[in-house]
Amino acid sequence: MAFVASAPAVSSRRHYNQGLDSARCIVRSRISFLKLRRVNAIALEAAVKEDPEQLSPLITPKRTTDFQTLFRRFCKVAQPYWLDSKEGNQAILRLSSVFALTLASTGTSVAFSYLGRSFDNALTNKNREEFVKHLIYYLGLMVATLPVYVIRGYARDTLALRWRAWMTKRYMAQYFSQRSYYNIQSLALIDNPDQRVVDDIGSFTRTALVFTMTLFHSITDLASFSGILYRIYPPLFGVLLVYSIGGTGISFLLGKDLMNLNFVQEKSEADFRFGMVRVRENAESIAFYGGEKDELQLLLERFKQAFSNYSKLLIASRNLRFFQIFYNNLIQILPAAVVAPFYFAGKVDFGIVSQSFYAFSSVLYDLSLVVDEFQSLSSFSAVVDRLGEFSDILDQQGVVNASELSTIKSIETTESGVLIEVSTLTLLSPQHTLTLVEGLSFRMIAGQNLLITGPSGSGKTSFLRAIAGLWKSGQGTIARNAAMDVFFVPQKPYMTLGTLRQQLLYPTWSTDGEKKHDQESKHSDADLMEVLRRVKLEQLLERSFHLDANADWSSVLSLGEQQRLAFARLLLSKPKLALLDEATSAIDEATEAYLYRLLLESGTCVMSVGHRSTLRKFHTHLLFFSPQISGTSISEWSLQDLPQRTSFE
Ligand SMILES: Nc1ncnc2c1ncn2[C@@H]1O[C@H](COP(=O)(O)OP(=O)(O)OP(=O)(O)O)[C@@H](O)[C@H]1O
Repeated sequence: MAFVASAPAVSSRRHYNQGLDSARCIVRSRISFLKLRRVNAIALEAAVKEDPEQLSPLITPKRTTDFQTLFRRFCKVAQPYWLDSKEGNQAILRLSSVFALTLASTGTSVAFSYLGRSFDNALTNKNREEFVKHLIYYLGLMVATLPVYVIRGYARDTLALRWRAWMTKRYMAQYFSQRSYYNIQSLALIDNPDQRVVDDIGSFTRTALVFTMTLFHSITDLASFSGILYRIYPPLFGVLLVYSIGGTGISFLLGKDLMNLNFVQEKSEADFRFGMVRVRENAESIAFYGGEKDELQLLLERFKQAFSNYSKLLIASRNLRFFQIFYNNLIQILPAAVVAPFYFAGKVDFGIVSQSFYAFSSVLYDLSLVVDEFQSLSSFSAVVDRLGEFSDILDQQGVVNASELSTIKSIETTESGVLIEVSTLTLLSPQHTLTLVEGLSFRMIAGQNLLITGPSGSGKTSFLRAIAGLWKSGQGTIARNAAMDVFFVPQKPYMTLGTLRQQLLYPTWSTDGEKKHDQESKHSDADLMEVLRRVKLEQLLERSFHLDANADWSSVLSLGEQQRLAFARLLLSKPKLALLDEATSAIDEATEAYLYRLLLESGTCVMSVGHRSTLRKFHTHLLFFSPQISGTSISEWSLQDLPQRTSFE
């Protein structure tokens, strides 16, 4: 069966004939894209109305997050480890032991308060015997309870580490599923996802546990010491409540800007770091351009953003600090001021004064957590916000696709011999601003090879993206053979971090490369060396590289060598269909012809994007995308047969 292109039913607009010896030239027809865009707009609007939060990050990334959203995000991020994970039960047991140790530390504090009272009384009564006895008790209790404090901290931090490991794995798995990493990048959904995984998760788990424990400690301290305070002098307890609630309220007022400032700080630090990483990755291009001054300026601008935001953060913290220091210093004299009249009246002894001070400051220390730790609380809420937003975006990947009425359908065909079948395909750019292909229909069967040409920017790579399932905006259907494996080779081959062996086996080395010493390994060392020889890269092994040599391959190899390495990958994986996007653009014509011959002889069919006319002889059909008509978003295409050749010479 020949390469078939079916003409859509609606009227044709413009005929594009290449004038080659084509069997036929099919012209695509026009359909109403205004209608299609309107359908998209209505779909998005409806989805936003139904659940504005679900889609909001796609439309306008907002920055001031209300408390309700923040709380929802906290629960969403924190909950799964404890309730849904396999190690959840064990984690809850560990958490219970940390709670138990915290209770023990509160008990220890109460014991210290009574010992301290007797100690002070012995001192003021000049009772040497009592003094020595209580000194020994004090030292004994200190040594005996030391492990409680140390082990509590250790148990809490190891639990935070386990939680972090679990969350990191989970977020990474989600990030790499449904190509979320690609959608997030190409649609610019959120900033710096890498920082959210690397830094934010660690800081979230650690801080969440520290705050939970401190809160618990505060409550138990409050319960234990308020009784003591109430017994000493009831108004002292009232003073304590008014003081701590008032202090918390004032610090909220003074520090309310801190949360937003912390959010922006996280983002600007991450942007600055990313800029530095890009310089490292593109060092050679920058050096060729001599772009040091521009790079420096750009990076300094990013640093300036981090710097100026941090300056604002320092000012906000300074203002808060005025209040915090005043507040904390007042704790030193407040209980004494309240109890002193009783002491002077001889109603209580000195030990009571010191115990009331100890109890008052213990409870206040915990209750004033919000005041003292407002800075850390606000950066914690920024972390919760960033992680929650990331989690929402990851969860939305499926929802957003499903909510688009005009999504290209990807289906599988089992029809024998059919590799790809494209039906009335209309392809839009992800933001729906461009119509790249309209009404394209054809089927490609085994033995056929398609060359896609056209001017720069006409949509050739985008069409391959649609075939690979990366871009889905538009209409129509792309059916791929269920039993067929497809291999995509971009113009700039991706060189993974790792050994030469891992380059050759990418993207399957994690399953194959690890088994290199195993009998089951699909590719022996001899196979790998042979394929290097076939793509004329045997000199790599001669240049003191061996298969397990590690190098920064994208800088060590020339672009042409990288493209040949990509062909070696192709030859090893032997797919039924290869999508080649200008995959030989940096290779001389003779080597290009040699590589195409190798590939076609291995039984792989190709769908290539390329500008060189020398490529025609390796293809049976030509799909031409013409330039967009200026002032419109309409593109043309034509499809024709190429002369059949019995040999490639
Ligand atoms: N992520 C994107 N979002 C919006 N538009 C995009 C995106 N990527 C590409 N485009 C636009 O889509 C159009 C087609 O791009 P494409 O890369 O498919 O062109 P091409 O024909 O392969 O060009 P070339 O021959 O230069 O590689 C271009 O106008 C491009 O600017």
